[in-house]
Amino acid sequence: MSWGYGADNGPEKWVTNFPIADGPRQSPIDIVPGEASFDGGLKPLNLKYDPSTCLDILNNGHSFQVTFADDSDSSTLTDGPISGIYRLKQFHFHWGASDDRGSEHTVEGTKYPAELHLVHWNTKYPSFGEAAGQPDGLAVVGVFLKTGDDNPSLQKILDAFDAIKAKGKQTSFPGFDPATLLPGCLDYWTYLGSLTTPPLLESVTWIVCKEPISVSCEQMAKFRSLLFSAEGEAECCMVDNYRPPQPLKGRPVRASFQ
Ligand SMILES: NS(=O)(=O)c1ccc(C(=O)NCc2cccc(O)c2)cc1
Ligand SMILES: [Zn+2]
Repeated sequence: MSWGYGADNGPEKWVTNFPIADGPRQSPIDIVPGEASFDGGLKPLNLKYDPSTCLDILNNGHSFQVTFADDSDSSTLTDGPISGIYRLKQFHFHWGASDDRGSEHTVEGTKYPAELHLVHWNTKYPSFGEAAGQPDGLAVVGVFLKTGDDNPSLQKILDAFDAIKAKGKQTSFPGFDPATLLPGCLDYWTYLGSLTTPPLLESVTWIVCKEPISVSCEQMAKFRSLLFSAEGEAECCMVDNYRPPQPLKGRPVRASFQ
């Protein structure tokens, strides 16, 4: 059985096939603002996204992801805590079965109902797959979702869900601008971590925004209408697809703001 989020194949079991699960720089973590150190040397995030690089939306059986053309520097992350140019590959979310949980990172134990991950790879390497194996290979921007007003940008994504309800379903999704998913304030915490799903590679510079974006309760319910299961299989709702916080193991967490 391959990895997932169930009792038999979930986060507590991943170490069996992926021993790095107990490694020194695993993600997510609980962020404790009072223990983060302000670093005046951290630059503002520079996110430049071209909606024409948006390709399709896919249910991969663990989450859904919106994938981008990454054969040029059209959609990039620069500055912030990183050096060089990182290209946007995809974004996806993690969420809970109810509004009291769902995010991967937590803030002083506070769980949000969902978390957005914008995944970028360092162009000093030839491809995402290569970069994913390097300590400075990836940079993921995390954004918390907090229940409140309806989010019109998110609604465009949710309106595509009927076409990707089951695992393996994919549909074209042109012209979406991921910048519309970013909060107004781009203050962030940053630390060195890993992919939060197998293969759990320790190649991610995490950049977690302090300010959440909004999502309505009805929109959260739509997230939970997706399925982990493929067509023809017993239906299993895609919920609680988050890894809990992992040991910090002495890592510094820096803040871009005071
Ligand atoms: N939740 S996360 O943002 O840490 C995350 C981002 C990307 C991936 C991912 O791309 N997994 C597939 C993969 C990993 C390494 C090399 C590959 O070629 C593919 C997994 C988790
Ligand atoms: Zn993720």
